[in-house]
Formats: sequence, C-alpha cells, structure tokens
Amino acid sequence: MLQPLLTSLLAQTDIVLSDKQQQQLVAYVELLDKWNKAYNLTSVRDPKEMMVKHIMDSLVVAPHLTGKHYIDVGTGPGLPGIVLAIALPDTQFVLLDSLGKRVRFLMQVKHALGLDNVTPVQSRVEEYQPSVKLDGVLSRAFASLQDMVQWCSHLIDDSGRFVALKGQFPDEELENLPAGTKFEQDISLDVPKLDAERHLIILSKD
Ligand SMILES: C[S@@+](CC[C@H](N)C(=O)[O-])C[C@H]1O[C@@H](n2cnc3c(N)ncnc32)[C@H](O)[C@@H]1O
Repeated sequence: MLQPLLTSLLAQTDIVLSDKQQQQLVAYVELLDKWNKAYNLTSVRDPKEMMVKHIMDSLVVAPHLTGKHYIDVGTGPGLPGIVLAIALPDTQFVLLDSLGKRVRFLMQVKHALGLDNVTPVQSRVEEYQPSVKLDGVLSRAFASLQDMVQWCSHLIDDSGRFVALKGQFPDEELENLPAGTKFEQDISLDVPKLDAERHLIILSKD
C-alpha cells in the first residue's frame, strides 16, 4: 500500500531512489506509525498522509544540500533528517532534539534501518557542541529564523549555512534577522500532492 504510493509520488519529481532507499522510507513510515501511538511523535496519524506531508516534504530538500555534514535541530521524530539521511547516504546527519522519547525513537530507527550516517543526540541546541565541522544547520517547524540563527550560530563557522524549511515566504522573519546574518536564497519547493506553499530559506554569516 505504501510502496506503490511512494513510487507514484517519486515519479512526479526528479528524485531517483534505489529499491533499498524506497524500502527504508516505507519502513520508517511504518515505525513512525507504530511508535506514534505510544510516543505521540506526530499529529499526522494516517501513514499515507505521512508519506506526503513528512516524507515527500523532506525529500524535496535533498537536491539542494551541498557539503557532507549537517545537523537537523529540533528534529522531533527525524524530520527532515532521517529522510535526508536515507536519500543522501554519503552525507552525515546529527539529529538533535531536547526530548528523550524522540531521541529514543531515532535510535530505534537508526538500528532498524541500518543508517550509519545518522547520530541521534539528546540536547538543547544552545548547549550542544559539535565534534566535527558542520556544513549546515537544517530545521523544519523548529523556530523563527531569528531564534534559529541566535541559538545555532556556534554550530557552524563562517562558511556554514542555515537551511530552514518554511511554509509561506517568511518576509517578517527575514526583516528581523540578527546582525551579521545574510539572506542567500529562497528556493520554492514543489511537493507532489501537497497543495501548500513551501520554501527553503538559505542564510549565511555575513
Ligand atoms: C514542532 S517540532 C518539529 C519536529 C520536526 N522537525 C518536524 O518537522 O516534524 C519541534 C521540535 O523541536 C524540539 N526543540 C524545541 N526547542 C529545542 C531546543 N532548544 N533544543 C533542541 N530541541 C528543541 C522539540 O522537542 C520538538 O521535537
């Protein structure tokens, strides 16, 4: 049921995934559905809806990531980080959340899916110190752009990027960026079967 849906959604994009990657995405949705009942990981309850609103919504970011080390801050149940780690197996992802039950779920997903490129971390982002140089800070449904930059600036050096997945174009948030932050790019994202505006906002240090 989920596999044919994923195949038809992928056919509406330029994203090509192997059979193994597709099976991993289906297995992830199944785990999300199973653990959601006990852990309340997402308000989306229908696995078919998860495939559009969570999997495809995260997957469309993959072609726009450069560099090999990212952190997904406020990742919750691994969105977009788990999906991107499946799509980009040569890129490393730290998946950070302050809530223990979400990080326990991420450990379960990492082991069940054999994702060597994923490091789940339980921490408040303000307190976390990365052990390697990161190319970018990713977020989805986490915080305003101002807060993201303020809380996460210590995670990247001057060549790093902030990459935020947003709904409507965040005019007001962009007007109030902290000093020393530069707006680099707005990429409009097209998510198959999702009738909603989606933007990938890319910021850098000025
Ligand atoms: C609305 S959820 C979004 C989850 C996921 N990114 C998504 O798109 O579904 C926000 C998450 O950020 C986490 N969070 C909020 N403030 C945080 C902080 N200061 N440090 C780490 N995680 C934080 C919460 O625990 C929660 O899981």
